Amino acid sequence: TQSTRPQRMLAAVHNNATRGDPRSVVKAIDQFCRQKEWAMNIGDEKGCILDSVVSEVNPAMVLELGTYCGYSTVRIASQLPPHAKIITLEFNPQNAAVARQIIAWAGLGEKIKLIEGSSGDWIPKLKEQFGVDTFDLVFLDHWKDRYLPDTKLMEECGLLRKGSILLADNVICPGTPEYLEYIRNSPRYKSQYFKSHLEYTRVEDGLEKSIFLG
Ligand SMILES: O=C(NC/C=C/[C@H]1O[C@@H](n2ccc(=O)cc2)[C@H](O)[C@@H]1O)c1cc([N+](=O)[O-])cc(O)c1O
Ligand SMILES: [Mg+2]
Repeated sequence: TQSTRPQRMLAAVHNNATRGDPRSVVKAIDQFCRQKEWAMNIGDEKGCILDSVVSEVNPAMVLELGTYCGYSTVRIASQLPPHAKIITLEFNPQNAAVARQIIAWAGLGEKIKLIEGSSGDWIPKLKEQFGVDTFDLVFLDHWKDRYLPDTKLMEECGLLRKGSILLADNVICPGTPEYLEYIRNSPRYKSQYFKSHLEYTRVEDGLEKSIFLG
Protein backbone atom coordinates (compact mmCIF):
# COMPACT_ATOMS: atom_id res chain seq x y z
CA THR A 1 0.00 0.00 0.00
CA GLN A 2 1.06 3.57 -0.69
CA SER A 3 3.02 5.38 2.02
CA THR A 4 2.20 8.93 3.07
CA ARG A 5 4.60 11.89 3.04
CA PRO A 6 4.89 11.90 6.86
CA GLN A 7 5.75 8.19 6.74
CA ARG A 8 8.43 8.83 4.11
CA MET A 9 9.75 11.67 6.30
CA LEU A 10 9.94 9.26 9.26
CA ALA A 11 11.85 6.76 7.10
CA ALA A 12 14.33 9.52 6.21
CA VAL A 13 14.83 10.21 9.93
CA HIS A 14 15.38 6.51 10.70
CA ASN A 15 17.83 6.19 7.78
CA ASN A 16 19.78 9.44 8.18
CA ALA A 17 19.54 10.70 11.76
CA THR A 18 21.36 9.42 14.84
CA ARG A 19 19.06 8.12 17.56
CA GLY A 20 19.14 10.49 20.55
CA ASP A 21 20.56 13.38 18.53
CA PRO A 22 17.86 16.04 17.97
CA ARG A 23 20.02 18.20 15.69
CA SER A 24 20.58 15.25 13.35
CA VAL A 25 16.81 14.64 13.29
CA VAL A 26 16.19 18.29 12.32
CA LYS A 27 18.92 18.09 9.65
CA ALA A 28 17.54 14.84 8.19
CA ILE A 29 14.04 16.34 7.85
CA ASP A 30 15.34 19.54 6.24
CA GLN A 31 17.43 17.47 3.81
CA PHE A 32 14.38 15.31 2.98
CA CYS A 33 12.28 18.42 2.33
CA ARG A 34 14.92 20.14 0.20
CA GLN A 35 16.03 17.13 -1.82
CA LYS A 36 12.99 14.85 -1.94
CA GLU A 37 9.58 16.29 -0.96
CA TRP A 38 8.48 19.71 0.31
CA ALA A 39 6.61 19.51 3.62
CA MET A 40 5.11 22.18 5.88
CA ASN A 41 7.72 22.10 8.66
CA ILE A 42 8.83 25.55 9.85
CA GLY A 43 12.16 24.67 8.19
CA ASP A 44 15.76 25.74 8.74
CA GLU A 45 15.52 29.50 8.00
CA LYS A 46 12.45 30.32 10.13
CA GLY A 47 13.66 27.59 12.51
CA CYS A 48 16.67 29.72 13.42
CA ILE A 49 14.32 32.57 14.41
CA LEU A 50 12.30 30.07 16.48
CA ASP A 51 15.53 28.90 18.14
CA SER A 52 16.51 32.44 19.07
CA VAL A 53 13.09 33.20 20.58
CA VAL A 54 13.15 29.95 22.60
CA SER A 55 16.62 30.66 23.97
CA GLU A 56 15.64 34.25 24.80
CA VAL A 57 12.42 33.22 26.61
CA ASN A 58 14.02 30.15 28.23
CA PRO A 59 10.49 28.85 28.93
CA ALA A 60 9.48 26.38 31.65
CA MET A 61 6.12 25.67 29.95
CA VAL A 62 5.53 25.73 26.18
CA LEU A 63 2.34 25.11 24.19
CA GLU A 64 2.59 24.18 20.50
CA LEU A 65 -0.55 24.26 18.36
CA GLY A 66 0.02 21.95 15.38
CA THR A 67 2.61 19.20 15.86
CA TYR A 68 2.38 17.87 12.29
CA CYS A 69 5.44 15.54 12.22
CA GLY A 70 7.19 17.01 15.24
CA TYR A 71 9.95 19.01 13.52
CA SER A 72 9.39 22.21 15.50
CA THR A 73 8.51 20.20 18.60
CA VAL A 74 11.97 18.60 18.48
CA ARG A 75 13.61 21.96 17.68
CA ILE A 76 11.97 23.62 20.68
CA ALA A 77 12.35 20.71 23.12
CA SER A 78 16.07 20.33 22.34
CA GLN A 79 16.60 23.85 23.69
CA LEU A 80 14.47 23.65 26.85
CA PRO A 81 16.12 23.86 30.27
CA PRO A 82 15.92 20.76 32.50
CA HIS A 83 12.39 20.05 33.87
CA ALA A 84 10.83 22.36 31.26
CA LYS A 85 7.97 20.84 29.26
CA ILE A 86 6.20 21.32 25.95
CA ILE A 87 2.57 20.33 25.36
CA THR A 88 1.82 19.90 21.64
CA LEU A 89 -1.64 19.44 20.11
CA GLU A 90 -2.14 17.34 16.96
CA PHE A 91 -5.56 16.72 15.38
CA ASN A 92 -4.65 14.11 12.74
CA PRO A 93 -3.96 10.63 14.22
CA GLN A 94 -1.67 9.64 11.34
CA ASN A 95 0.46 12.78 11.84
CA ALA A 96 0.49 12.16 15.60
CA ALA A 97 1.71 8.59 15.11
CA VAL A 98 4.63 9.77 12.96
CA ALA A 99 5.41 12.66 15.34
CA ARG A 100 5.59 10.29 18.34
CA GLN A 101 8.20 8.19 16.51
CA ILE A 102 10.25 11.20 15.40
CA ILE A 103 10.16 12.59 18.95
CA ALA A 104 11.21 9.17 20.32
CA TRP A 105 14.06 8.91 17.80
CA ALA A 106 15.30 12.32 18.95
CA GLY A 107 15.23 11.03 22.56
CA LEU A 108 12.97 13.88 23.73
CA GLY A 109 9.94 11.89 24.92
CA GLU A 110 10.40 13.02 28.54
CA LYS A 111 10.10 16.72 27.66
CA ILE A 112 7.17 16.46 25.26
CA LYS A 113 3.49 15.71 25.93
CA LEU A 114 1.70 15.12 22.61
CA ILE A 115 -2.10 15.35 22.88
CA GLU A 116 -4.32 14.11 20.04
CA GLY A 117 -7.33 16.31 19.43
CA SER A 118 -8.36 19.83 18.46
CA SER A 119 -7.10 23.03 20.06
CA GLY A 120 -10.69 24.24 20.57
CA ASP A 121 -11.48 21.11 22.61
CA TRP A 122 -8.22 20.86 24.55
CA ILE A 123 -7.20 24.44 25.41
CA PRO A 124 -10.08 24.72 27.96
CA LYS A 125 -8.98 21.43 29.57
CA LEU A 126 -5.23 21.96 29.97
CA LYS A 127 -5.38 23.40 33.49
CA GLU A 128 -7.59 20.69 35.01
CA GLN A 129 -6.17 17.75 33.00
CA PHE A 130 -2.45 18.57 33.10
CA GLY A 131 -2.09 20.94 36.03
CA VAL A 132 -0.92 23.74 33.75
CA ASP A 133 -0.84 27.24 35.29
CA THR A 134 0.26 29.55 32.45
CA PHE A 135 2.45 29.15 29.35
CA ASP A 136 5.66 31.12 28.96
CA LEU A 137 5.69 30.52 25.21
CA VAL A 138 2.98 29.50 22.71
CA PHE A 139 3.95 28.49 19.15
CA LEU A 140 1.05 28.75 16.70
CA ASP A 141 1.44 26.65 13.54
CA HIS A 142 -1.89 24.87 13.07
CA TRP A 143 -4.89 25.80 10.89
CA LYS A 144 -4.45 29.47 10.08
CA ASP A 145 -8.10 30.38 10.72
CA ARG A 146 -7.72 28.99 14.26
CA TYR A 147 -4.93 31.34 15.37
CA LEU A 148 -7.31 34.15 16.41
CA PRO A 149 -10.10 32.13 18.08
CA ASP A 150 -7.53 30.05 19.96
CA THR A 151 -5.64 33.15 21.14
CA LYS A 152 -8.89 34.56 22.53
CA LEU A 153 -9.62 31.16 24.08
CA MET A 154 -6.19 31.08 25.79
CA GLU A 155 -6.87 34.56 27.19
CA GLU A 156 -10.28 33.50 28.48
CA CYS A 157 -8.90 30.32 30.05
CA GLY A 158 -6.22 32.26 31.93
CA LEU A 159 -3.40 30.41 30.20
CA LEU A 160 -1.41 33.60 29.49
CA ARG A 161 0.38 35.74 32.04
CA LYS A 162 2.01 39.19 31.82
CA GLY A 163 5.05 38.52 29.64
CA SER A 164 3.83 35.34 27.93
CA ILE A 165 5.14 35.17 24.36
CA LEU A 166 3.09 34.12 21.34
CA LEU A 167 5.10 33.15 18.24
CA ALA A 168 3.03 32.61 15.09
CA ASP A 169 4.23 30.93 11.88
CA ASN A 170 2.97 31.80 8.37
CA VAL A 171 1.60 35.25 9.06
CA ILE A 172 2.33 36.13 5.39
CA CYS A 173 2.12 32.77 3.61
CA PRO A 174 -0.42 31.17 3.72
CA GLY A 175 -1.29 34.20 5.88
CA THR A 176 -3.32 34.85 9.02
CA PRO A 177 -4.92 38.27 8.32
CA GLU A 178 -7.55 38.25 11.10
CA TYR A 179 -4.96 37.17 13.69
CA LEU A 180 -2.46 39.84 12.57
CA GLU A 181 -5.10 42.56 12.57
CA TYR A 182 -6.16 41.65 16.11
CA ILE A 183 -2.75 41.12 17.66
CA ARG A 184 -1.18 44.24 16.10
CA ASN A 185 -4.05 46.51 17.17
CA SER A 186 -4.80 45.10 20.60
CA PRO A 187 -3.54 47.19 23.54
CA ARG A 188 -2.96 43.89 25.37
CA TYR A 189 -0.09 42.85 23.08
CA LYS A 190 3.21 44.25 21.85
CA SER A 191 4.09 42.68 18.47
CA GLN A 192 7.16 42.35 16.28
CA TYR A 193 7.40 40.87 12.76
CA PHE A 194 10.40 38.71 11.78
CA LYS A 195 10.68 38.70 7.98
CA SER A 196 11.84 35.41 6.48
CA HIS A 197 10.84 32.94 3.76
CA LEU A 198 8.35 30.14 3.41
CA GLU A 199 10.14 26.92 4.35
CA TYR A 200 12.47 25.58 1.64
CA THR A 201 11.41 28.34 -0.84
CA ARG A 202 12.21 31.96 -1.76
CA VAL A 203 8.61 33.07 -1.16
CA GLU A 204 8.24 35.70 1.57
CA ASP A 205 6.84 34.56 4.90
CA GLY A 206 7.53 35.54 8.49
CA LEU A 207 6.93 35.00 12.17
CA GLU A 208 4.98 37.36 14.43
CA LYS A 209 6.24 37.52 18.01
CA SER A 210 3.79 39.06 20.49
CA ILE A 211 4.17 39.74 24.20
CA PHE A 212 0.97 39.51 26.27
CA LEU A 213 0.86 42.61 28.50
CA GLY A 214 -1.76 41.20 30.90
O1 LIG B 1 -1.49 24.94 6.45
C1 LIG B 1 -0.45 24.95 7.10
N1 LIG B 1 -0.37 24.46 8.34
C2 LIG B 1 -1.53 23.84 8.92
C3 LIG B 1 -1.05 22.84 9.93
C4 LIG B 1 -1.87 21.95 10.43
C5 LIG B 1 -1.41 20.94 11.39
O2 LIG B 1 -1.97 21.26 12.66
C6 LIG B 1 -2.76 20.16 13.09
N2 LIG B 1 -3.81 20.65 13.96
C7 LIG B 1 -3.66 20.51 15.31
C8 LIG B 1 -4.63 20.96 16.18
C9 LIG B 1 -5.79 21.57 15.68
O3 LIG B 1 -6.68 21.97 16.46
C10 LIG B 1 -5.93 21.70 14.28
C11 LIG B 1 -4.93 21.24 13.43
C12 LIG B 1 -3.20 19.47 11.81
O4 LIG B 1 -3.62 18.15 12.05
C13 LIG B 1 -1.92 19.55 11.02
O5 LIG B 1 -0.98 18.58 11.41
C14 LIG B 1 0.80 25.46 6.48
C15 LIG B 1 0.79 25.63 5.10
C16 LIG B 1 1.95 26.09 4.48
N3 LIG B 1 1.93 26.28 3.08
O6 LIG B 1 2.93 26.71 2.47
O7 LIG B 1 0.86 25.97 2.44
C17 LIG B 1 3.11 26.38 5.19
C18 LIG B 1 3.10 26.21 6.58
O8 LIG B 1 4.21 26.49 7.33
C19 LIG B 1 1.95 25.77 7.23
O9 LIG B 1 1.99 25.66 8.60
MG1 LIG C 1 3.77 26.64 9.41
